[in-house]
Amino acid sequence: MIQFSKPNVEQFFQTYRISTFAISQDESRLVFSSTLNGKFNLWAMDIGGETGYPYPLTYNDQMCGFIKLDPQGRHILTAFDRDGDENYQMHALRWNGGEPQPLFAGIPPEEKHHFLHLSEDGKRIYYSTNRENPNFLNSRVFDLESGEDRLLIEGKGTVTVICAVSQDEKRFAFVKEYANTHYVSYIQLEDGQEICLTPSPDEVHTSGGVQFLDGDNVIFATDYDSEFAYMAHYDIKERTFKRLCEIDSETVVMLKYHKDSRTVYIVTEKGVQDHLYAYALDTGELKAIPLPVDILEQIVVARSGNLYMLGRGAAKPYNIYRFDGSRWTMLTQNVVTGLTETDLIVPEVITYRSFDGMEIEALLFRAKDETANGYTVFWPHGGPQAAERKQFRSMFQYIIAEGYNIFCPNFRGSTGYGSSFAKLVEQDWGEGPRKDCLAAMDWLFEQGISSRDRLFVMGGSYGGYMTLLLAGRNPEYFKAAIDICGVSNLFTFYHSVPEDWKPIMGQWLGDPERDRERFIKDSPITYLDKMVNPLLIIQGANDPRVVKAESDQLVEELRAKGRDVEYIVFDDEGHGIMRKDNEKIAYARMVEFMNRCRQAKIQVEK
Ligand SMILES: CC(=O)N[C@@H](C)C(=O)N[C@@H](C)C(=O)O
Repeated sequence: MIQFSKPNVEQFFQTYRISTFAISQDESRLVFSSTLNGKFNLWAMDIGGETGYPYPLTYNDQMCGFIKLDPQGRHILTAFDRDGDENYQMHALRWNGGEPQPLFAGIPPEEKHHFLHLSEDGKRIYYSTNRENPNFLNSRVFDLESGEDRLLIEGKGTVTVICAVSQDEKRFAFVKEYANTHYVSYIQLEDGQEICLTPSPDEVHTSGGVQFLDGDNVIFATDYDSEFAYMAHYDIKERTFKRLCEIDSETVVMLKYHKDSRTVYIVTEKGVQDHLYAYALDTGELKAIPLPVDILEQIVVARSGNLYMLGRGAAKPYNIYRFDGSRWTMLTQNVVTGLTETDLIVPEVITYRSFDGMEIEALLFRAKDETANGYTVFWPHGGPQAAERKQFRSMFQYIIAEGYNIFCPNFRGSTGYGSSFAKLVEQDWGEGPRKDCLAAMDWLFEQGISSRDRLFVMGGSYGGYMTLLLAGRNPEYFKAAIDICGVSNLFTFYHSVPEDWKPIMGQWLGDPERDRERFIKDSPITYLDKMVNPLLIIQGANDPRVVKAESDQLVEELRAKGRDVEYIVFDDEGHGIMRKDNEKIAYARMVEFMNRCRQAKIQVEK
């Protein structure tokens, strides 16, 4: 019997990301955006048989914002940004790929387009843009045949965008966004009249994901008068609102309507996992559909009724699947080369009590006995109104294979635990969530899983912010920290976010004048004197959300004080590390950094 050596770390990087996909009307062709050749490109697969072989459609190495296939198979509509700047701009591609052609001539690099809808005949594309309205956005329709580009809805007062279009294209649903936890959907009628879909636009709630059943009836997801979003129905003729389907302690995050069978596919989120249901509109029957993955990223319902899904699991990389009503077929074969699912680590879902008695859910990935080195990486997630869920991350599997446990708390402010819980981080970025992190660390110590000498903190974006804040305020809890594009200064962050985030900043973060004292207290840069642990900081040069200046200013100040700070900037990345060659560099540096810190004697005053 041949004995094979232990998995090589390279193996963990042989999986690829898939960000979005589309399926042709006859379901013979799948087009998806993936890092199959190391950088994001569009790929196609002919799936008329059971499976196909992926072939490239683009070679521009850029991430795309959406993919729509012309119903007559003439072209592909998509949008590309530039090296992570998130200014996605509309392009068309020949059916068989090649050089992408911009849909609009002579537009500046800072203009961005967000796909909203393609008409049934494929002739008109609806999109929102920052053109002429950087803060609140405008929704427009572009006629692909005549080249006419028409303004439909002008954003006023806050970001306002179309979210659904009726089949005859005479009525639009649009959403006004005030916060991540407060957005309200309306219908605009032929005469310009606007109707709110929920009983009162003045109550703080969310309503979105509108789907037209016909010209007079819509369904949508809302948490109006509820902790968890449910499916509601609005009858435009009768002007009546009705709760249609609620699932206990689960939040409806996606709805897809299949007209012929009058079925609504409902995706819900519950803590660290998603669920899928089929709801029969005529009988009200709700059937759970077992899933091959933990997390659903996208679903598409084909005319035939087949369901296509992009998903991933704790130990399953991104894959696209087809469901024919009875079984799932994995169309892409994205696996970790040479390993099976049992070689990978799935997390335990645990709960702990925080400082005020609040129950917090968390994921604990335990390194295998044969590789465990006794150290734990504490990972506060980004967002902050998001959650760490059972989502495959090659970075996690690599770090665990190197012997580290990983602990991920879904601190107050995380999504998936009700709307009140998600609101707890609003205008409190640094106190409640940080104390939840400290309570989690104490729990890890009490359980004997970790100790102050055997703990690292690492996070990206808000998670990077929390990492830096903990490094500044509670350095005695851990050995060293790794920050990936984290916010270091709430004042500069407030002013440097994308223009269309500015309308929600007050509710989300607060106001730098009104909340000056809190901004100072909650900014990591306030605590330079106490920030004595070794730090590794990683930043994308084109990050539009947490700009490079957030990392630059901190690195400069700490280096002036002679502190141990490693700094890596990727010139071709934005908010996060997407390219495989950069991932390999970054993750190898993280592990080297932690291994170095494990050897070093680090004295932090207790
Ligand atoms: C406005 C908003 O909630 N944006 C988030 C999606 C986001 O990008 N947050 C950053 C700070 C992050 O933590 O990733």
